[in-house]
Amino acid sequence: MKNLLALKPYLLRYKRHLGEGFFYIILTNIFAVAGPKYIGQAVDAMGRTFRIQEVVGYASIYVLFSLLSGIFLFLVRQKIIVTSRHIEYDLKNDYFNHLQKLPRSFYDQTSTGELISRGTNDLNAVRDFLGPGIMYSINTFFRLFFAIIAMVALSPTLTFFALLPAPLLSYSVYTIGRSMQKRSKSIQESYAGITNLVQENLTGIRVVKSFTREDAEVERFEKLNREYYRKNLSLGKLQALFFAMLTAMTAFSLIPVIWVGGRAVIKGEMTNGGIAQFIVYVTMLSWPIISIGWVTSIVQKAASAQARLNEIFNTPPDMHDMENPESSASEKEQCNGSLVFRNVSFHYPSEPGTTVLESISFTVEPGSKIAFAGATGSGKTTLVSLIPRLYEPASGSILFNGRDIRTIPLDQLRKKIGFVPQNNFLFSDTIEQNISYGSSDSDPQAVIDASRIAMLDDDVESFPEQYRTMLGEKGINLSGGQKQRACIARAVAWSPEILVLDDALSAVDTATEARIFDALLQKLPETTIILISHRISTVKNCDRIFVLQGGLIAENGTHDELLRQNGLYTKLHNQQLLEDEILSIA
Ligand SMILES: Nc1ncnc2c1ncn2[C@@H]1O[C@H](COP(=O)(O)OP(=O)(O)OP(=O)(O)O)[C@@H](O)[C@H]1O
Repeated sequence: MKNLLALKPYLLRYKRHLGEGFFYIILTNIFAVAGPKYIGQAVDAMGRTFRIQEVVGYASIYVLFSLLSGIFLFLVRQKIIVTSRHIEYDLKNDYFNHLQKLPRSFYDQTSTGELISRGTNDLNAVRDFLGPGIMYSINTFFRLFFAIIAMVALSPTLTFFALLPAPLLSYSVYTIGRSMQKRSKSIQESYAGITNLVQENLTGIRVVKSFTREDAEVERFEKLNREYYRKNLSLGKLQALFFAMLTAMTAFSLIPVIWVGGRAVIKGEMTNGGIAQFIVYVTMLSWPIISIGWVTSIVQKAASAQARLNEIFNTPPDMHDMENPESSASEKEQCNGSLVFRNVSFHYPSEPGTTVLESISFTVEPGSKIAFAGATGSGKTTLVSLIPRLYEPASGSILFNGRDIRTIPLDQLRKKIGFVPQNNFLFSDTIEQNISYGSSDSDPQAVIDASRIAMLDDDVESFPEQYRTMLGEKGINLSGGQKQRACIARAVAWSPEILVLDDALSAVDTATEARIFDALLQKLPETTIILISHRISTVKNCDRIFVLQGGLIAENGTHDELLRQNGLYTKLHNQQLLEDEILSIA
């Protein structure tokens, strides 16, 4: 239950609306409970000499009170249910906002389907509590309060008999409600599984097709869908039983009232009108009594949904900036684009026992072009991911422009780094919008300039709509190489001080990759460029090349220096020369 306390700020934000809603709840109940008195008086009037005006008079008052009660009930819904929609809107925005701030390590460990399910199903359960949950619980309280006062005024004994089955009724609703809640939780889990499967399947549809796994995927989906269908049916059956049982129990609860009340009428202790009025109260109370159990299960469902949402909300956003930065005077020197790694070690948060980088130290001068080479899995991507603080080193420090990166506000740091990751992403938008994504102003000339630098301009100009060409999902209507160059253009348009290119042109042939990078190195003389590539022909013109092996810097130097060392780099170089020779013979 304490999980629901997280909703307090939202409720306080709308306290005026909620306060008005509560006031209307009191009014609707006063009129609802006052009405049946006139039914009683009309019945008594009919027992005397029948005078139509008298009966019509009572009936009119009853209709008027019912009308007023209805109008105030409408206002209650306007205030409370509408407020719950406002809070749902705020919560959804906050949820999405928070997801944007969560670190990479969080996404490494949480599936997309899970996050979608929490943002939809769980949020709906919380909304049910904020709207119907709050409204029915307060309404039940006042309905019981006013109706019981009116009933006791008529007959305390009859009130006792009328309320006798109430705890049983409430308890049954509560127990069945709990069971329904368990079933709907399991349905939600199935739903999250289906969402995940569909999302993964559609994202990887090309792999599915090329491995002709369509039938197997359909079978996997059918299995999950069957499970989901079976769980829904089982909930449906329970719901059907539940409502049939409620109707029967409400009818049964009238038996003691008619029995004891009828005897009181026969004895002359109560009038016909009195018992009629009483029966109306009992019928009127059946739903509020039932709703005690129902609201309890809504609250429980909301509490567990909110607990799942709190898990996300309580996950701290991206790394915090270090307070009281302590850098030496020389470190504070402003030199744009310089980068220093000092004894940096790292392991992924999900695998604390596996060291991925160990005691990495190097210095990159502003404007210089450096490269990381090395076998697959040697730690190249991991190393460059530490520069924009996608992950935090386990030990050691990284200095950018002479300052420890932990002391630079994250958004400022990332604004200075153009990052082109291995697995790139383009949005379903125009090429122009994709390239200017993230730049503060979308200057068409800047887009064209960036495309020229990334050698994309000729391709785009050959398209009928040029930079206005709409891209399909993830840039589906571009070739692999065009997509990669569009991503490089996007990073270049950002005018970064450091440009990090992680295997950013793997989709083009060796000669084209080398040509594009050589042009990049020349066209951006002031930008520090950090390049990762498996191809020696691409990295060979860099000022310094670092060769990684098992998370350590095994060798470093210029291309010629490394060849003279006759070590790992030379081995890679010879291997690639051999591959090229074989290819040329073939
Ligand atoms: N998100 C992750 N969680 C846990 N381990 C990871 C994660 N990403 C990478 N690793 C592991 O870290 C090691 C280094 O991976 P990394 O991607 O940095 O290598 P790489 O040199 O860039 O490889 P490649 O040339 O194939 O891109 C590998 O053993 C890999 O399995």
